[in-house]
Amino acid sequence: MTVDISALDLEEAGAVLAAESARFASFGWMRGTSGNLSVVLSRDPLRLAVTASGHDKGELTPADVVLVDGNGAAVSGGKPSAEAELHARVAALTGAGAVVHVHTVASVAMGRREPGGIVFKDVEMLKGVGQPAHDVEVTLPVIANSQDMKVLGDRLEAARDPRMPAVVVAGHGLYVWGADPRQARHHTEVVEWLLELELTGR
Ligand SMILES: CSC[C@@H](O)[C@@H](O)C(=O)COP(=O)(O)O
Ligand SMILES: [Zn+2]
Repeated sequence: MTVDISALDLEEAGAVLAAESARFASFGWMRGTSGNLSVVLSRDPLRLAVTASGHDKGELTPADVVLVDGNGAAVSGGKPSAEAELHARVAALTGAGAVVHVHTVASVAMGRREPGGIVFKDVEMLKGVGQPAHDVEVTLPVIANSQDMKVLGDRLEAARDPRMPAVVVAGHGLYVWGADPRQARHHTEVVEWLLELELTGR
């Protein structure tokens, strides 16, 4: 189902994020309380619904969501994800309508093997991120981790490749974005598939 995100109120956004989150958690990509999700509710001013901090992301309810501004600061209620500022930065930078952050084993393992970036080529699945399946090299950037979201945002801005709607954060996980939660999920599944292929194929 395609969701018209421009029409979502905060609770509806919470329901969408809870459903997306349950799916990622079922894949084992949000173990413990790891990972976070957001959806853009307005552009001017920038407002996002972001998952609340510290929850089991497989058990979110529509209320476990916080409205944040362009700096990731709470506009109403609750404690937003510790990474809300980075979500807002990605949304502002890329024009994405939804951002996904998951802690996958493959992203951390491949970030260790290829700290300069992970190159994909000649794989049909590249079409899932809008790239040609053949002959073109597409790099998934790897950036160093930080607990400072401004620092992480600067690194993401410097490293990102417009052809790849994702970055690996070394020793941490994966950030992926898309026009809406559904496309962000598809991009996440495709990028994770590519990472798992590289990991198992060597
Ligand atoms: C296992 S805790 C991981 C956190 O430090 C963080 O990286 C994370 O992904 C979840 O933080 P949260 O504040 O719940 O959105
Ligand atoms: Zn994280």
